[in-house]
Amino acid sequence: MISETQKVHPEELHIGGVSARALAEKYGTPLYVMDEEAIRQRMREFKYAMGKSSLATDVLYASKAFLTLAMVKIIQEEDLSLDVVSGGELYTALAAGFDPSRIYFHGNNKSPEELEYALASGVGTIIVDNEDEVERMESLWTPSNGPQSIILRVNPGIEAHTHEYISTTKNDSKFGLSIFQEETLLLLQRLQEDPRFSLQGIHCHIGSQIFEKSSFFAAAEEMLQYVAKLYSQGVVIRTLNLGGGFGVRYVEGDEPVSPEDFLPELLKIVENRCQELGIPPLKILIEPGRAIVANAGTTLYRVGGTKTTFGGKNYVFVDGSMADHIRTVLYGAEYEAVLAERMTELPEETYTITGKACESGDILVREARLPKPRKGEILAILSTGAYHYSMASNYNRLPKPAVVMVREGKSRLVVKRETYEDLIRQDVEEEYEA
Ligand SMILES: Cc1ncc(COP(=O)(O)O)c(C=O)c1O
Ligand SMILES: N[C@@H](CCCC[NH3+])C(=O)O
Repeated sequence: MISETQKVHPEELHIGGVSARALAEKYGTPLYVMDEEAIRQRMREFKYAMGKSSLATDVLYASKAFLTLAMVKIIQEEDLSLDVVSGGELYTALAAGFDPSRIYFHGNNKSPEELEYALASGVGTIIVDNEDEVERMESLWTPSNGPQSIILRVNPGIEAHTHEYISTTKNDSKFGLSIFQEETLLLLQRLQEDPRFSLQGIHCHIGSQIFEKSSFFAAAEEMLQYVAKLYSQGVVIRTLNLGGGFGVRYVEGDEPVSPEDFLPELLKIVENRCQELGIPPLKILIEPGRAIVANAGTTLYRVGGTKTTFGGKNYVFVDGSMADHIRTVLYGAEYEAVLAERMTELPEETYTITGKACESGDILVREARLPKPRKGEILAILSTGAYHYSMASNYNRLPKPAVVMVREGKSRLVVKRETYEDLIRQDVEEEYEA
């Protein structure tokens, strides 16, 4: 989103009306900057697009993309539900006062402690992954929990085009149970008959950063046919959760689907197919994560210097690393970078942006076209709002950056920068004990 301030000062990067330079000076670098208005805008787009259908719908924000206490408050204010995948995400949501009945608890190997925590907290829906998990829940359930709403995660065997590590419904995926296995039907029948549970429906998530509408349509079609089959076997499905995975634009050439156009089309297909297959209208859930926050985020770094190798490769060194920006190393992801105070200067060279981590593979941006970076100036990597802060590590004992939100020309700190003391806070010096 290009703000008005950006239009007035095109040479200087502004985020939410605040200059990158002012943010770097106030909070230091590396710094994750989240544009609150952009996050809210995306949430509204998704809700509006889903609300156009005559089917009942809900949008669940996938916390794994980016979650802090401040973010939870935004989700609550924008009236979205929440998908959590661990005790830690659940704790964060509850600590911020999120309504537990609107939480969906995911995960392929929830521990007994996590399940107990979810049951005791009144989590609205548990998305069950497998039979072991059902057994764990059976043993933990107490009458005071009441019938626990559940959804079973299934795998419709769709091979969506994305990176192998973020594709989730190939036939050998670790997530969910295949709709092509008899055991899945038997488990659903068992869950439906068990008074401790209230079986709501089934879930699938075909992967992340997906651009083709056809992959989502194919998944919906498989799932609807499966719902029809389940009905014929006496299993009543009321809710169909189609997951997240909506791609975003990181670099030129990325062409994501727009929720406003795509979701009503998807829902119309679902509605028509329900009629054709003789299925009562379903409640449809989606779980966008990346599509809500990716483009709202920018990471600010300071340039330490440049180096041209004997082999002729140009590096620019920044004060962050793969520890705060892992997606390039992990998935070969691509990003755009700019020199925050020289936005309008023409690029001179191609640079590899690298950081401080003691790894040759410590690459943040493989090929960035930039004017020659100067020591001490601010370099910004764009569209880092999803899976950056949430996947950050302390490799090389690097403290994690602070996170700030910006809105209407103002900024607020939402996560403090880690200190060296934070790095040793959990270390203990115990003697060996027998
Ligand atoms: C079950 C589930 N739902 C939702 C998401 C969110 O995906 P995305 O951030 O691509 O929308 C994921 C992550 O891939 C997921 O595993
Ligand atoms: N962490 C991944 C996406 C999440 C996959 C979770 N199922 C990414 O950065 O793209």
